[in-house]
Amino acid sequence: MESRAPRLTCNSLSRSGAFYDLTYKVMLLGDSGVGKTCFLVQFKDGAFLSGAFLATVGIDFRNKVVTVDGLKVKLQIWDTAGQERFRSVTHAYYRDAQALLLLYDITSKTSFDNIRAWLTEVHEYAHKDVVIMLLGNK
Ligand SMILES: Nc1nc2c(ncn2[C@@H]2O[C@H](COP(=O)(O)OP(=O)(O)OP(=O)(O)O)[C@@H](O)[C@H]2O)c(=O)[nH]1
Repeated sequence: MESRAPRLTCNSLSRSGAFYDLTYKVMLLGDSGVGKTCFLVQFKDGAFLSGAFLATVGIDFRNKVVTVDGLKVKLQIWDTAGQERFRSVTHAYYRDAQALLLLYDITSKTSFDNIRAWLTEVHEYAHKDVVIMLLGNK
């Protein structure tokens, strides 16, 4: 049987009490400091997370329900630590993700050059049909 990217279809109630028709798992990947956590907080809460830079430890997630073509879609967005020492923790989460957002910092050539290494990880650990988007942040 043909292998397909995991896709959960349901009609369920999220913990916040919101109904949704579909749920998708999305992961944010990229070097430490490119702004993954700030990007997610901005998308979820509409606010910029100011203050001192606190690197993500391991992995964390936030849910957001959006409406697409009349369907309520729950996005479960995983914010990963960009630091090398957490890499083995985050690998386990790639397999059942439907989409990966690869972030780099437009003021850091190194973070852009390292996208190649992130793609190597993606090809090793993620599903072959995963949707990948490259995002320049800051
Ligand atoms: N100017 C500017 N600064 C930003 C932006 N996004 C994030 N920053 C700053 O960049 C720093 C790192 O942001 P984070 O979102 O914590 O970075 P991260 O990619 O989650 O880092 P790790 O958790 O270590 O992987 C923080 O000091 C933020 O205030 C942006 O769009 N513009």
